Amino acid sequence: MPTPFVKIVEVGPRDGLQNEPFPVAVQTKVELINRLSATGLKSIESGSFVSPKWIPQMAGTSEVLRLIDHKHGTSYPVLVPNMKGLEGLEVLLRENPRQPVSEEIAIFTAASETFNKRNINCTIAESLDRFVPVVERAIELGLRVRGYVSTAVVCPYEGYIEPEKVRDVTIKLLEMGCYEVSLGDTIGAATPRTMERLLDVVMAAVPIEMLAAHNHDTYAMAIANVLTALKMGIRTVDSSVAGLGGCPFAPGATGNVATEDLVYALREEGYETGVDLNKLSTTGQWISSILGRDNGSRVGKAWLARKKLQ
Ligand SMILES: CC(C)(COP(=O)([O-])OP(=O)([O-])OC[C@H]1O[C@@H](n2cnc3c(N)ncnc32)[C@H](O)[C@@H]1OP(=O)([O-])[O-])[C@@H](O)C(=O)NCCC(=O)NCCSC(=O)C[C@@](C)(O)CC(=O)[O-]
Repeated sequence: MPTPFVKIVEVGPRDGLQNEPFPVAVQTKVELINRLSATGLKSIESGSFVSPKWIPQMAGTSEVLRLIDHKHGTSYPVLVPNMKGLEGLEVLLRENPRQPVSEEIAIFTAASETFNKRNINCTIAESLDRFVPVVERAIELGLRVRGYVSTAVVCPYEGYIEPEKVRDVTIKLLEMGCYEVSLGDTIGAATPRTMERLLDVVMAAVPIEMLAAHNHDTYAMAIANVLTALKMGIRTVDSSVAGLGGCPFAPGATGNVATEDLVYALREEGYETGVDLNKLSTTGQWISSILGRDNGSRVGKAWLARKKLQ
């Protein structure tokens, strides 16, 4: 039987860096993205066209997209919350139509009204209305559109979220034209049981190939949750190098499952990812030291320590 392939969507340069307390230089972001693409990762979320007043860390996304080495076969998605964000990306696309910029955008909403209001300052219904012209225009421009549903299991303000709410928002995003929806356990409070319940309900209405898992690791449950999702048929998983990140509107939440932890778990469990764990661990250690923070990947640290002995 062929080894099952899992696509990893690396979100470190976006989800990871959006929560750093100090500005991260454009050159550092560019180097991070280039290093990540050299590990074999094929989808690297590279920034956001959101309001710099709301998320100052993502200012400079245009510059980042201009400066990175666009590797053939690798996509560099960016978050876009509204038409103004898409117009920011369009400026770049027009600048030099022959130069690659980004092939994909991601729109994002939530299954919890309170979180959505804090995150993008509107109701869920308003956000979905707002996305319709964004998706239409993006598709006209030849961009693929991914959707996110945050607080898919627990909301920091409202508590446990019924999976039916997540299912309904997911269906709307797919009907609008998203090719895939990533289900965000924004505060990393899911467990294999709640993850399974979520997927049972959503998968009953949506083809599994159109879903991705986006698990934060706040309660150290992310690997267990991802493995549960994989057993249920999910084949696209989001992760963040060195476990960077969190969400500015989800107090206390830590970053996504670390990409190093994910790659190690997947290879030991018999999945193929195409990612070089040596290069990845070195990159995770490098960005952690640049940011002056502890490396959030236990696998990354263990892997580098083991390499020193060899
Ligand atoms: C959505 C808005 C813009 C609404 O913000 P708003 O204040 O309601 O928007 P507005 O239309 O009233 O505009 C206010 C100002 O923002 C400007 N503006 C308006 N739009 C843009 C734009 N696109 N780019 C740049 N500027 C923009 C606009 O021009 C205006 O400027 P002013 O006149 O005051 O100078 C705001 O709430 C926002 O930017 N939020 C950012 C949210 C965010 O990035 N959150 C983190 C990412 S989501 C996440 O991490 C979860 C995820 C995806 O990882 C999954 C998971 O883990 O669950």
